[in-house]
Amino acid sequence: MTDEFNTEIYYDDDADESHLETTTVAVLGYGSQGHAHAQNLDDSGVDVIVGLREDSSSRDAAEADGLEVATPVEAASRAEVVSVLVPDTVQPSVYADIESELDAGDTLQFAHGFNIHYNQIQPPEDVDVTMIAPKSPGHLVRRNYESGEGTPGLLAVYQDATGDAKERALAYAKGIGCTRAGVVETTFREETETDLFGEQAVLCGGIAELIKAGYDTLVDAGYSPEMAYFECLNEMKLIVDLMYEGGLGAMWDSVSDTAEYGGLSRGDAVIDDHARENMEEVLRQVQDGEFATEWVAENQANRPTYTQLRQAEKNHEIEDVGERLRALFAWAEEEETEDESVRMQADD
Ligand SMILES: NC(=O)C1=CN([C@@H]2O[C@H](COP(=O)(O)OP(=O)(O)OC[C@H]3O[C@@H](n4cnc5c(N)ncnc54)[C@H](OP(=O)(O)O)[C@@H]3O)[C@@H](O)[C@H]2O)C=CC1
Ligand SMILES: CC[C@](O)(C(C)=O)C(=O)O
Ligand SMILES: [Mg+2]
Ligand SMILES: [Mg+2]
Repeated sequence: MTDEFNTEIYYDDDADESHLETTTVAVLGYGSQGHAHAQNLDDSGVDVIVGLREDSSSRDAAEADGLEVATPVEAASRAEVVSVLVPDTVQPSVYADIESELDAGDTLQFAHGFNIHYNQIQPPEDVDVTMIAPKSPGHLVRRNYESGEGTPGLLAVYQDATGDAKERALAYAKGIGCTRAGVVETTFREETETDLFGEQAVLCGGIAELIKAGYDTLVDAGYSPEMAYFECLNEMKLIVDLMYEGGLGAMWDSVSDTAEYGGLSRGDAVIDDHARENMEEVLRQVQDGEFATEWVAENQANRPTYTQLRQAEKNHEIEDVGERLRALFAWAEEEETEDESVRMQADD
């Protein structure tokens, strides 16, 4: 279906599950996305085999969830669709192991385009190369499927050797529940560059820095850490929930006129022209491959900078204050069970 934006959006009725009927799907990896794709496909009646290394710490979980587990090589050799859901940085080496198991007409399936777009994986010409990228953390892909909802996703076809690549990808999207919510067609390049930009400048990097800067400003001015935590971190969720439900408008409608005037008149003093120029620079590094080159080299060097940055983030005072405050409040207990899996993933 083409919507008013002229983008293709596909729903359940546009996807035909028979394209996976006589197909085995190998899901390589059983982490955030892997466990969700494997279980959702299995519940949708697709034949699934999970590919994990011999000593994998994920093996018990996959088997406990009732799934067959084999090595990545064996799983790929038995499957017609190989879904690569190990971390982006290990995909090239896992791919090197399974490449010889890909037969003509098989599908190599991704949830993010990094390794194809930046040429870290170069598949043979006779296989389909597709992407179904849920726009959500994997644990919500599973949770939304179980609750009967779906998770929006992106579809892209990089290589269509069979002429059937898109139909198979749509069947996969239906199997994991994405067509319930809607699947938008894009390209590997667009998905990769927007995803990297979004997580760096806005969703993960941008918001974490905004929260810490707000917290530090208040604490440095003599306000209590508890007040700073509630104001700058805890309430963020409630504000973002309103945006999620009804855009910025729903948020501005719900807050007081005082907050609305203050926010509208002062927000761009924080995210000013300089911050916007910095965002453009972040995007440039994504677009010209500078970030990708740096990230590949960082991994080859055993992640020295990543380890340092992670530690510094853990050491920020807001993490300690938050841990102690969350333990004291009733809402923490209620949300704990629901969010446990998400946090466990974040801790990995
Ligand atoms: N996280 C997310 O929500 C999102 C991720 N994506 C994309 O999905 C893909 C998967 O990401 P994500 O789910 O975060 O990955 P995870 O980090 O959660 O993957 C962990 C899984 O990969 C396995 N694994 C790790 N290293 C190796 C290795 N060297 N050899 C074999 N298996 C290994 C682990 O098994 P073991 O127990 O053996 O270590 C585990 O089962 C990526 O392309 C990512 O960009 C896309 C959208 C959102
Ligand atoms: C926002 C981070 C993400 O891009 C995602 C969950 O979509 C990721 O790579 O994990
Ligand atoms: Mg993303
Ligand atoms: Mg991402």
